[in-house]
Amino acid sequence: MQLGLIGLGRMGQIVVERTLAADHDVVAFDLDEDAVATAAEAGAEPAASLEDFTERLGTDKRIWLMVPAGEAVDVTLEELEPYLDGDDIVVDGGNSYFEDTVRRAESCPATYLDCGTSGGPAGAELGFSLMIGGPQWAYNELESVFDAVATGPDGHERMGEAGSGHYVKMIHNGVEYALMQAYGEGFELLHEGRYDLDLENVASVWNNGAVIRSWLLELCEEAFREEGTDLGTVADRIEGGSTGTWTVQEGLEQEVPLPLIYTALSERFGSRADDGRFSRRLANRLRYGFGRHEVPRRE
Ligand SMILES: NC(=O)C1=CN([C@@H]2O[C@H](COP(=O)(O)OP(=O)(O)OC[C@H]3O[C@@H](n4cnc5c(N)ncnc54)[C@H](O)[C@@H]3O)[C@@H](O)[C@H]2O)C=CC1
Ligand SMILES: O=C(CO)[C@H](O)[C@H](O)COP(=O)(O)O
Repeated sequence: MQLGLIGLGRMGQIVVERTLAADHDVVAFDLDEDAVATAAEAGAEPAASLEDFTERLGTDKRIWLMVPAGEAVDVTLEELEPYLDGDDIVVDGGNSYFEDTVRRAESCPATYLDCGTSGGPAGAELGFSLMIGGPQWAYNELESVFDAVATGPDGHERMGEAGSGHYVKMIHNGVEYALMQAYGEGFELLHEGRYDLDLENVASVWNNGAVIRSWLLELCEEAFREEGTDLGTVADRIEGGSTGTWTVQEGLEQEVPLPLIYTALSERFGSRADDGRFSRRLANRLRYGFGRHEVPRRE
């Protein structure tokens, strides 16, 4: 099969390499010429523009988008629109908001598949876990590509109609936030607690047979090995947050309580206060108000 790939960053290059390794042909485009050159070195056919890209694909185009979620997806679809019809298939492999996906699936002239992708750049060798939404015929048509990009045939599934793939991936990310928070709290207590522990050793022994072993825990072990047991210069600041916010919003809409995911998301926002958390400073001052407790003050 010939696959067109748009968006050749951390994730897109892996899709290119794994698709080529499975003996498919790849036409590659990115706004960044260096990224196109890297894909060409891997064996993809480079495209100089989106028009050139669509010409190289001919009829019955199979296109995979791996651009940042949001505006970049809309801009790309808008530019592709004149070249697309219902026999073409567009896969959005990024972390798009599922309601955007439903809207795009309705307006895109091509048949649209949404593909939640999990595994991250570190999953390049193993392959990804793919959660796919959209028409069954299009999923079947691209099955050999999904086999290549995923860990294999068990690494991808059709979840249901348009939007369902990105919906499942959004909630996957909410779970990811909560798991990170749980490991973070446990290791914080171990770090601050009664014993002088080597946290890499703790993570390592937990990863060997413990109930809480996981890939995230292997990444904890790697972090302590590379940064030190006190995490060295790693700052108390967590970026990201969009997928966790959408998950919490959906929990509110569905009236499903998500206290762990909400707390993990709040911790991220809290970590970004430049000057300490205002709420904690006010609580500090209020303890003086009602109890005449001493007020610790900043320098
Ligand atoms: N990095 C990760 O761990 C994961 C990322 N994702 C999702 O995959 C998507 C891509 O992520 P990354 O590869 O990490 O991003 P990235 O920032 O490494 O790469 C994005 C690429 O898209 C290109 N691009 C941006 N706008 C474009 C446009 N209009 N036309 C053509 N190319 C354009 C950029 O030049 C860049 O090469 C995002 O939606 C992200 O949320 C999903 C799972 C894991
Ligand atoms: O989808 C992912 C992992 O599964 C991406 O790494 C995503 O960027 C994580 O979300 P956030 O940036 O909000 O932490």
